[in-house]
Amino acid sequence: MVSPSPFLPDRAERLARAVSDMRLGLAVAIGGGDTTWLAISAERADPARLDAMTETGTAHLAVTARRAETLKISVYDGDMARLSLPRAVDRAWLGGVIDPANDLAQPMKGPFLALRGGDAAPSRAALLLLRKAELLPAAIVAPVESVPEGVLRISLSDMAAVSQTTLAHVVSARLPIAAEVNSALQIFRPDGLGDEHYAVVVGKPDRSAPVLTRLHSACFTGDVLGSLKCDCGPQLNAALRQMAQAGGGVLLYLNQEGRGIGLANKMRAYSLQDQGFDTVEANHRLGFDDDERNFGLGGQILRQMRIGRIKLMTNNPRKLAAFDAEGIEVVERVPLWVGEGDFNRDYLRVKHERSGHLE
Ligand SMILES: Nc1nc2c(ncn2[C@@H]2O[C@H](COP(=O)(O)OP(=O)(O)OP(=O)(O)O)[C@@H](O)[C@H]2O)c(=O)[nH]1
Ligand SMILES: [Zn+2]
Repeated sequence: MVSPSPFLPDRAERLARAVSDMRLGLAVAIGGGDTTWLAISAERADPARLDAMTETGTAHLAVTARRAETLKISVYDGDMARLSLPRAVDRAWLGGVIDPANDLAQPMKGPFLALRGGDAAPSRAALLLLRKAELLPAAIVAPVESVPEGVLRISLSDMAAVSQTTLAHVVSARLPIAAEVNSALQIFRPDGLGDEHYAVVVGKPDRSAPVLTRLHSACFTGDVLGSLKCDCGPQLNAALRQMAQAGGGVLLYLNQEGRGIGLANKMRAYSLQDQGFDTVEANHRLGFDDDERNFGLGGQILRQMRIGRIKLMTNNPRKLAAFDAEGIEVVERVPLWVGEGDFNRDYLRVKHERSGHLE
């Protein structure tokens, strides 16, 4: 018997490749049902690839239900909608459908013909790949007789690996920081899809008692630039300071910028906020949910650090539930309200009123 080559990618590796191919604007072949489908990012598709996808007349555009609702398109597939695409689709038209930047200036985008029936699973898979690639969730999808040479093939069953990433500790080193000179930074790396995430160990937390912990999500604008539009920078600094004062703590820094939609999409959301939409509405118009983060990663990191009981600094009830689901006991919630100002007052109000953040 010939054993499979050790050089062939496994399911998690195929999935990570599929996401990076989609991010580049390359097509990915998705099989598993009766038919094989080609999928490509609508945002990244270059004119030649777009023409090749649409020339048979069988291509469709898959968008999320959030985007479809904004466009007033019938949703027959639950969390997504498929729109039939004309041959030689006009790129300006396509841009208007997938990107809400001009929704107010050009509210009429249709008419659209939404597809009913048939196999929606490959389109749903394509949208998930695009979310993970931090592109707009809009895919051009078409059935194919044969897969073009050089195009990566995945199967629908590979998609299960999206939620099966495990993180492994890579390195730990001392890192004196302003809040506490006796601190260290640890790096955790995924075995497949996803980014590296960090743990900042402030001081010497007493592991026999619940460890003061903060689960922070990357915010380039707030953490690095001192943006006044959110409260991330002040929360980050306050958490580190409070840990230092308490004698120790752990700040988990998850690289899930923009509540998991990536910095480019977050800036698209900011530009919609400049048009008057709030932070939640902006995400929805782009086709995303309110919050696309995976907080389970925080629990995974703590388990590896052998920390099982924590005092969690947060106002977000979803974080409490996520640690619970990972088997980490949250003994106490420590509220963290800092940094309110003129530019983020509405943002903080929306977090409280629409996203369920606690006092
Ligand atoms: N999509 C989007 N993300 C934003 C926006 N403003 C801040 N973020 C991101 O939101 C994340 C911070 O989340 P928040 O909702 O402020 O707070 P939280 O982490 O859920 O809750 P706390 O633990 O109570 O702070 C960071 O990843 C920011 O980059 C926005 O307007 N749109
Ligand atoms: Zn922020």
